[in-house]
Amino acid sequence: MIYLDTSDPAFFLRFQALLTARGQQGESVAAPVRDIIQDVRARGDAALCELTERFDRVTLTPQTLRLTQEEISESAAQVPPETRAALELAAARITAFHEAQMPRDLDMTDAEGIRLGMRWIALDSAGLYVPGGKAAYPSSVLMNALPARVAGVERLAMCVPTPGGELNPLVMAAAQLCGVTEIYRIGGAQAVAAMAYGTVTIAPVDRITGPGNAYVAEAKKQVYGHTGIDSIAGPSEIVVVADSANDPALVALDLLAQAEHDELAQAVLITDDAAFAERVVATVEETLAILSRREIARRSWEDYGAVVVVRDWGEASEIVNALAPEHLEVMLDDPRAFSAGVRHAGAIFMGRHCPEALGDYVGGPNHVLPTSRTARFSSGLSVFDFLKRTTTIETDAAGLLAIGPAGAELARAEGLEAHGLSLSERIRRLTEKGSE
Ligand SMILES: NC(=O)c1ccc[n+]([C@@H]2O[C@H](COP(=O)([O-])OP(=O)(O)OC[C@H]3O[C@@H](n4cnc5c(N)ncnc54)[C@H](O)[C@@H]3O)[C@@H](O)[C@H]2O)c1
Ligand SMILES: N[C@H](CO)Cc1c[nH]c[nH+]1
Ligand SMILES: [Zn+2]
Repeated sequence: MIYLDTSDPAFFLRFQALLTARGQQGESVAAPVRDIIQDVRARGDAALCELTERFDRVTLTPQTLRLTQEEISESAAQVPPETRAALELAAARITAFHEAQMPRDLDMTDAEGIRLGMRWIALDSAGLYVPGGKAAYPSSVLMNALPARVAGVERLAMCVPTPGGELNPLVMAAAQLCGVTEIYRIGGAQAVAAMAYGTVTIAPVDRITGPGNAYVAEAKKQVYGHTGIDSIAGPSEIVVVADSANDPALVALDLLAQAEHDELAQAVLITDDAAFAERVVATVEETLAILSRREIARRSWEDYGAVVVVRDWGEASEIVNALAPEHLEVMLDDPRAFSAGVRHAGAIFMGRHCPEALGDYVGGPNHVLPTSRTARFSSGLSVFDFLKRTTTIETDAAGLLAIGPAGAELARAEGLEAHGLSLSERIRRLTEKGSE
């Protein structure tokens, strides 16, 4: 854990080190991920089976890569009623929030009588990555599949690793609830490669969405261009901005809730009170000892955790914007005033009673969010990731005569003769016809 104080003359340098520390994660996995993608492209299903044996300890054949409907149903049936009810509540809230996001088509006729439009069209297919290496993520099934369903995507293919061959019943129940039936028991970079390039068993998809560890995030980056992706949703992060009116134990839990995801996760506290910071750090240490995932959380906290003591909340918002965190909790009296100054964060949780974990499961907005400072230029998963736009222009002769000459002029200026003639020749014919 790194302790920073903005009044320290070396603050700027030490903060730069904090900003770049996690950037190196991607670099260290780039080469192995490239090899895995190449292998899947070259050898298809055979590579998938071998890589799954190596990384997930499951022996598969091309015939068993895809789960059967019986396997899905039998596993899902093991979910107890109270957990199913919680899943259904989460699904209803996520669906409602994403339905509210659906954009409207544009259809306008301008002053020249030219009709202009923009149509939103659902993707034909999407590949949903559901993480499953160190923990199972049924909530990520909902967060991926429900926006896709709301947007109207026809084909949903889902990949989820099943370490040791164990199916997670709640993951299966979530898939059933969302109507996802095409499920492959593969994970990591090999799953991303299979969904991007296709194999004999797995047809390629148009866009890959979903979160994952550093291998998954790097693989999505590498296949982008051939296939669409949502964003780089890698190892989890949180920044908690808290004053000393908070209970340090609750702040410590919120930090650890992200640290327990991955050794590469990052949890940062920003506060204006050094004594409060010390109490939070002490509570983090105590709480670590009793967590079941303490080894993962401890590594994350030791290697990437940070506490920043600021002189005022203006400094705090500058630091938040520089970190561009996946999640930001604002545990202050006036969280709205603080968050008005935040320009870069995947999701903001406002107030002392709004822990990030609420948004992981049942808040409604998506929990698949950009990490590693990519919130500077990208956003969390939404219906927009499953839609694309087509624009339309429709004009009659009068419209062409009104704006066409300016187009012909610009074409001439660009030296593109055929462009210019395509416009001017039509204009000439219409003008001649008009004067007859
Ligand atoms: N940003 C978000 O929106 C968001 C949401 C949920 C979860 N997450 C993150 O998802 C991640 C889940 O990670 P996970 O590991 O539990 O599951 P995962 O499914 O992302 O990764 C497991 C896969 O990683 C691959 N892998 C593991 N070690 C490897 C190695 N040495 N070489 C090559 N491939 C290897 C294997 O193929 C394995 O199947 C966590 O980092 C968590 O923080 C992020
Ligand atoms: N916090 C994760 C996003 O970084 C999402 C998640 C799923 N389950 C629990 N948490
Ligand atoms: Zn979480």
